Amino acid sequence: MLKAVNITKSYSGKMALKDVSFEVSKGEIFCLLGQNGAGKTTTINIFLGFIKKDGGQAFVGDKEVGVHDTNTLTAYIPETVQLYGNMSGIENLNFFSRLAGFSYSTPELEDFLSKTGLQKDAQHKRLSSYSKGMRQKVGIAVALAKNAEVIFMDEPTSGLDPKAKAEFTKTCKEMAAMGKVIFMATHDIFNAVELGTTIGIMKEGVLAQKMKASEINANELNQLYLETI
Ligand SMILES: Nc1ncnc2c1ncn2[C@@H]1O[C@H](COP(=O)(O)OP(=O)(O)OP(=O)(O)O)[C@@H](O)[C@H]1O
Repeated sequence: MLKAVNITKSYSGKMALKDVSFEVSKGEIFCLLGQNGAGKTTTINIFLGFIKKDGGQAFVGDKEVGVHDTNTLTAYIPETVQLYGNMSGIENLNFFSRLAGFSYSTPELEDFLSKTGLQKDAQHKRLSSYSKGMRQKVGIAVALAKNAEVIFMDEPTSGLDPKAKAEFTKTCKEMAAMGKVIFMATHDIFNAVELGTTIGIMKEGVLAQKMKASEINANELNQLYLETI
């Protein structure tokens, strides 16, 4: 579903990605670890068509992604989800669904939000009263309402309390069970083991390690991470 083939990218002569290749299948959750500046966000930005790569290929499904391409198969959930504070969760979801060309009834919109674990009584409250985790749930609901097949996330668990993190993990696993691909950049080693199906470690633009999450525990991953970076 997601394929990187020898992707390279440099900024002002400095290499940010060097021959990055990987594949992610339907139902997989790929967690990409790496120090600040390792190239995680650059990888995501190339798949989203936000920036131009220097070489290699990025595929979403059968389609090769070029710069400024809008891909209806993908959704992006940034670290801080940007929504309208003076509108409710339902109104935000309705607005962004319509922007993407989808029109839903109120019960359908409520259903998307409920799937993410957002409580019924919160769904009609203003976004300005939402916590970070609740905003993230609306972002995930937008991805579901858009019918995105691949969901990219940047640092999705940063700043979430343990309960919100557990709810996020549950929602991601449910989305993967629906056949979605989740690709996330994260610093959260423990969450990567718990949530991921595949884990990658990036170092200075190189995908230095890639393993199945089932083959490693959190302590081993922590050790491997420290040895790799
Ligand atoms: N717009 C830009 N202009 C110049 N250099 C950039 C730009 N964006 C990223 N870089 C550089 O590219 C490299 C990779 O950055 P990237 O943001 O992809 O790392 P990251 O792994 O996502 O880091 P973090 O964990 O801090 O988000 C870094 O050296 C960074 O300084």
